Amino acid sequence: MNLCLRNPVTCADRSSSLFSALKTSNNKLGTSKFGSVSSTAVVEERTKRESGGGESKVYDAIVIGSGIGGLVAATQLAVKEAKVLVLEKYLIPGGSSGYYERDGYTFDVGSSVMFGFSDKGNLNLITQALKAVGREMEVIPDPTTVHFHLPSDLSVQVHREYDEFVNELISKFPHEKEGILGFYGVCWKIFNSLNSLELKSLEEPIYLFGQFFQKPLECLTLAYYLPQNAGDIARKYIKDPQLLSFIDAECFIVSTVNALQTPMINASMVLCDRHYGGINYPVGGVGGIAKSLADGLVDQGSEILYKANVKSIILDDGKAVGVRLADGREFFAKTIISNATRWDTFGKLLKGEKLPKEEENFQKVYVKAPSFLSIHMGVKAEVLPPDTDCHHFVLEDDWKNLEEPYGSIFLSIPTILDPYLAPDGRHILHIFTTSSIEDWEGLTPKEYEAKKEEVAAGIIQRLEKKLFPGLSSSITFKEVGTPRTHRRYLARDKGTYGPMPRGTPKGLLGMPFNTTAIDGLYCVGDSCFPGQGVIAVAFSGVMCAHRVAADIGLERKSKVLDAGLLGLLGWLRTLA
Ligand SMILES: NC(=O)c1ccc[n+]([C@@H]2O[C@H](COP(=O)([O-])OP(=O)(O)OC[C@H]3O[C@@H](n4cnc5c(N)ncnc54)[C@H](O)[C@@H]3O)[C@@H](O)[C@H]2O)c1
Ligand SMILES: CC(C)=CCC/C(C)=C/C=C/C(C)=C/C=C/C(C)=C/C=C/C=C(C)/C=C/C=C(C)/C=C/C=C(\C)CCC=C(C)C
Repeated sequence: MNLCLRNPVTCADRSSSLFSALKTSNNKLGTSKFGSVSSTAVVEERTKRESGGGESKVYDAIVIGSGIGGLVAATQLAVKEAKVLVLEKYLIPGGSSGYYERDGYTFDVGSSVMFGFSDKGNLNLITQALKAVGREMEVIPDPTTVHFHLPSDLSVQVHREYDEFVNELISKFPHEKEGILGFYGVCWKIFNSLNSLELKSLEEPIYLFGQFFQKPLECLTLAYYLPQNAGDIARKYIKDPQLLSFIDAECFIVSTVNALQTPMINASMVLCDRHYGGINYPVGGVGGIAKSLADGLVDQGSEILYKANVKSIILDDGKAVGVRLADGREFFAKTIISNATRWDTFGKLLKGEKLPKEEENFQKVYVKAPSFLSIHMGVKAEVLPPDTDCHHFVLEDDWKNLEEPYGSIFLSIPTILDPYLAPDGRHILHIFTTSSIEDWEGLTPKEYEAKKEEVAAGIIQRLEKKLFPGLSSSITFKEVGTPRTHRRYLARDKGTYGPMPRGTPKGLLGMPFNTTAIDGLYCVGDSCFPGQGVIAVAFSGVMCAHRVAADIGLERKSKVLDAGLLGLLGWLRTLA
């Protein structure tokens, strides 16, 4: 498919930088200072001591990890004039939103479906995060979010235009017209409420009460749906079991659990943003987002260090004051923000410390979501039929396999949108399926390699049968990653992609925000509210930066209201 015919703007001079800096930074967040913090002196003193008394930098915040969650928190703080240091274990930024290059192909590490990347509304958090540091990326609109290939030959394309999508769904389930409009109608009510708010920290009372005052109806709508799940709402409107299974698949692709376990707010966010702002793919690949944020961070006077593997968080009298790297270097700051998962943060970086009650509760309600087996392939272009969609979800015969390991297959072909990611005459296929680390442990290196080949061949054959005859013989490049690969390169315990409810959750009620039981330590990323997904972790970054900024005196804060709200939120979480 010729991209230039579909979208000539993306075919502009590709030799020039893909990412253009905006002339002026349009930062939505203020930069005024409202005071200072008492811990500054302690940290300055400690930093001087550690550096032998010489001149040394005192950071306002150290961010462990440069995933999108960490980078958004860092950049949002940097534009408020905070001095931030990001420490990344790997060679480039981005974590699971990073990229790698092989034989002329540019592969996205994680999935290529980007929400929150449009030019309208309040929920385009990726666009806003880039803009805050003076960056803008050219994007390619995706006409179809995903093409579902489901049991009983149910095929549904999620078109960018909402009406086109619901009409297609209604044509498959005409007897459920009212139910379809009813369920997706509630999603829109929630999405519109979300989209009307200025998004900042829900743990900061001055902001939160301000929003309740300005938008009472919208806030009450969100408060009402906060403890609810999509499957329960769907059942109020829909009776057809196959259609309910379709709603499960809709939720599964973004939460790796069925609709009954997917928070309604999260479901509404993704089921509507794909039609409101649409899914937009960044020219040059997903990796450009993290690169642009990292460049923007440095432009703001903050720093990022690569190959900086944080081994432990340093506590002083119970307060987080610094970090120690694997090579022995130490850095100190007023606040520490961990973009490692909560399991890694409390289980590894604070090893030896007693697990705080709040984290114990979190681990009771949430378990680690499975990791993925992922196959990055280059294929001969002619194997794809004309007008092939960019993203596919395949579940062949039995709905029961939806949540089973290797049961369903995700497939993205980003070269449908940006052909320059692959050599001429080639396409990229990124195939992934859920898989657990237990399946890949205890193998000799030879057994491990053989198993990778065998499992990958099985998945490729399934796609060959369902979608692309001749696929196996058209492969020009193939690299297989397992949960062990995700654990190794993303430093994620068991290679997990975030939390998954142990049972039926109370919507988002049990998800922890950014503050932790350790003074001065914050978490950001997919084990924080609202969970997995690039846009979700971007929101957690925005919330985290706002809360930290208030705590270090860069935003307004009220100690009394803080104590009240944090206590209330802690209590609400115990109800989940
Ligand atoms: N299309 C999509 O929706 C899509 C695509 C890709 C990724 N994602 C989402 O992104 C989410 C993850 O984002 P995130 O920001 O939470 O995390 P992340 O895993 O992407 O990034 C964490 C970063 O921290 C680094 N790190 C971890 N421990 C470290 C240590 N001790 N020292 C130094 N560095 C360390 C890792 O190397 C990594 O770069 C996932 O939930 C996934 O759903 C979504
Ligand atoms: C505080 C309290 C308590 C209360 C109050 C009330 C209120 C005000 C509330 C509010 C709230 C809010 C604001 C919220 C928010 C939320 C949000 C923003 C959310 C978001 C979310 C998102 C998400 C989840 C996303 C996700 C995504 C994902 C994961 C994606 C993925 C993708 C993929 C994987 C793709 C597929 C592929 C193929 C098919 C190939």
